[in-house]
Amino acid sequence: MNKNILYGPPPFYPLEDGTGGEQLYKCIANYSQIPGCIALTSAHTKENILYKDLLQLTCRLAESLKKYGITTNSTMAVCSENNLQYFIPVIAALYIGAATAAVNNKYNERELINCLNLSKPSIIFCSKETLSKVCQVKDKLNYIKKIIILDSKDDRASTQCLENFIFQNCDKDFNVSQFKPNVFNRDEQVALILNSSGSTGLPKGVMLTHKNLAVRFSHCKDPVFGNQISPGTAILTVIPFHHGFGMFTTLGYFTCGFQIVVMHTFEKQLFLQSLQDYKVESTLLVPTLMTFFAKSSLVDKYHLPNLQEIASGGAPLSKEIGEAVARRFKLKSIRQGYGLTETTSAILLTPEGEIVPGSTGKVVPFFAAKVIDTTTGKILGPNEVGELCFKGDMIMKGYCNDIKATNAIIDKEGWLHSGDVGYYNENEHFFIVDRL
Ligand SMILES: O=C(O)[C@H]1CSC(c2nc3ccc(N4CCCCCC4)cc3s2)=N1
Repeated sequence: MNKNILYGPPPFYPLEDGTGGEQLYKCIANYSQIPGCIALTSAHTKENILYKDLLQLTCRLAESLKKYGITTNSTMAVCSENNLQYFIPVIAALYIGAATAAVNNKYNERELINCLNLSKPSIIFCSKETLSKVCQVKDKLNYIKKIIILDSKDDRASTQCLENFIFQNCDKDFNVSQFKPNVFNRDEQVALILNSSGSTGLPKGVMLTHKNLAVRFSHCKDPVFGNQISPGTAILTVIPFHHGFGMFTTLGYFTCGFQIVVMHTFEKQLFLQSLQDYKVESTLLVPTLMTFFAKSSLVDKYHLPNLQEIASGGAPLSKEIGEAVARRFKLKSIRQGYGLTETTSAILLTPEGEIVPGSTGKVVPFFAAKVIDTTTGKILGPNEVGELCFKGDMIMKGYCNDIKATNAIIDKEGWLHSGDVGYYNENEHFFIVDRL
């Protein structure tokens, strides 16, 4: 055993059985029993969806999609800004075992076509905002059979809204207690397809499996690497759901029974007012927003006694900015995570109570990490700078229809070569210093 290969600690709870869909169904059904337990709140409209509603909506949509012909071999897509309905098709597809491509809602028509051609979805869930762009694209792509609008109360532009699709396809006497998620091989079944620019060129379709999802759920519930499970805890997020950081933190929050306060665009006053009004305990930011808060005196106008954690991810965070934001919010420190779309979610995370300024954290359970010399391939030791490589059960299944690109980033032994340069110190805390 090479001592310069670092292994994450054992998980706090053993990895749960079942598909990602089965695990989500169990959690949502459980929290739906708690009267008034809120799953999602829009920071913009103040509207809520309770776990009870989320259970009904996701099961009825899954039932409707099965009646419509969606199976474990199907692929769907969501192209929408963050909203209350975003995860209804994502979760329904996970119950069925159909793959969902999460498409950047800011893409223009050409980028949309490039990205959809990777996964070739038969149904696209859009929003009122993306409807016209998605309809234009539908006319050019023969594999798209149906568009469904997530956030409209009625049909528009000869496109059906979610409620009417469910009403039309779900049996009138359908009862949630009859519903059961499908069973399939979680190691192979693709759950989500996300876009990654990878190291070069056009975006690629990253295929992530139900097994990848199950490991992420384990990290979310881990008191050391995730959050304590207490239903009703309020989280505020403005991270795009179509990106790995937003997708897999939010799916994890559902398994913890959290109240997820959702923003689709960052507005500083609304963000701070929401932290205060919903007594938010943890919030996610990306480094660019951290920089804004480091400099903004606006924060001092708000009283935030419940805020225990600000978590940063999606890109490296400088030590100075992290410390400035922690001071501004009167927190001990900022929690950081590092991941790639190709690793589902964070594979380095700040362990609870083990904060090292400037470090992006330690290796998570179910993972191994090594730092290699990019010319010789030699495995390096502590405080030696090289390329970070990772191996573990959240590594993607591969890029859609691109074996060549897959083999270029994952070697024959299953190590993913991140393309990021960094080192770990004598206490196994990692530091990112550059991009190759
Ligand atoms: O940089 C990227 O491409 C994306 C791919 S997925 C990803 C991250 N996912 C996560 C998921 C969680 C976190 N946390 C940071 C702080 C510790 C508590 C858990 C949240 C940080 C990150 S960074 N970064």
